[in-house]
Amino acid sequence: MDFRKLLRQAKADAVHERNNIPKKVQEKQSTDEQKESTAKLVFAFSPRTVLNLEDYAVPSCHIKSIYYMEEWINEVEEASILEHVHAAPSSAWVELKARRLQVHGGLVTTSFTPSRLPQWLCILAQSFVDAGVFHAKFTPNHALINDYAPGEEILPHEDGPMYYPLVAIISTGATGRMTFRRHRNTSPQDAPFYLNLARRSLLIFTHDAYTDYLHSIDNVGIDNSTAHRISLTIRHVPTA
Ligand SMILES: O=C(O)CCC(=O)C(=O)O
Ligand SMILES: [Fe+2]
Repeated sequence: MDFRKLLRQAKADAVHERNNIPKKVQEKQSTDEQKESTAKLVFAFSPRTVLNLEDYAVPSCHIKSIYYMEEWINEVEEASILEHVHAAPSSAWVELKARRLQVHGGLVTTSFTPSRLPQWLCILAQSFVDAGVFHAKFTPNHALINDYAPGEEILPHEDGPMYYPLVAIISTGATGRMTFRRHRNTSPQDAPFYLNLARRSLLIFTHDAYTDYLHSIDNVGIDNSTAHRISLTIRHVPTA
């Protein structure tokens, strides 16, 4: 296996992935119409209390800045998230080659013009501050919702320097597999790290995992289920 070639390809795919989204997303900001579509729904979500992230470091993982929690949300909360995701009009979705996407909080390219998150995503954002995952100064102000049908994926990419380097991902609907592959300071021993993200789980990654690794999602529907995986990627984008 030509590892260098694989890495080069992964990097090219990552750039491709990043560059392709904004063009399609430009006309798809959370408009008032889209916000109204969820405003009338009740969001069933209980407040969170402070957690100790180190308790959730993945034991088998050599990357020290990845944390994973099963059942971060309960079944009622999962159903309520899915109800809000599906209440968005079809115009809120950007159709990509192997998934579809909603962008909330504003378009992130080489610049960022923030727009207010819908109320239910503000509640989720605040829950990460209450849990002590994000400092209040870096309250999440941005959310991507990815919808993967069975067999769909996100190619290896890094989230890049526009975001504060801390990512919270809530998984709903179905399991997917995340892979972390080192792409900076690579050594031959750097095997990819695979992590199945169960529905209702929370994944947090930061530090090295954010800066030195590409991440990707595949294996949605590998169990022959027809369910979609809907993930919420919640982050903070610094403003000026
Ligand atoms: O679906 C996921 O869990 C990952 C999404 C992701 O990497 C991203 O939105 O940047
Ligand atoms: Fe990502």
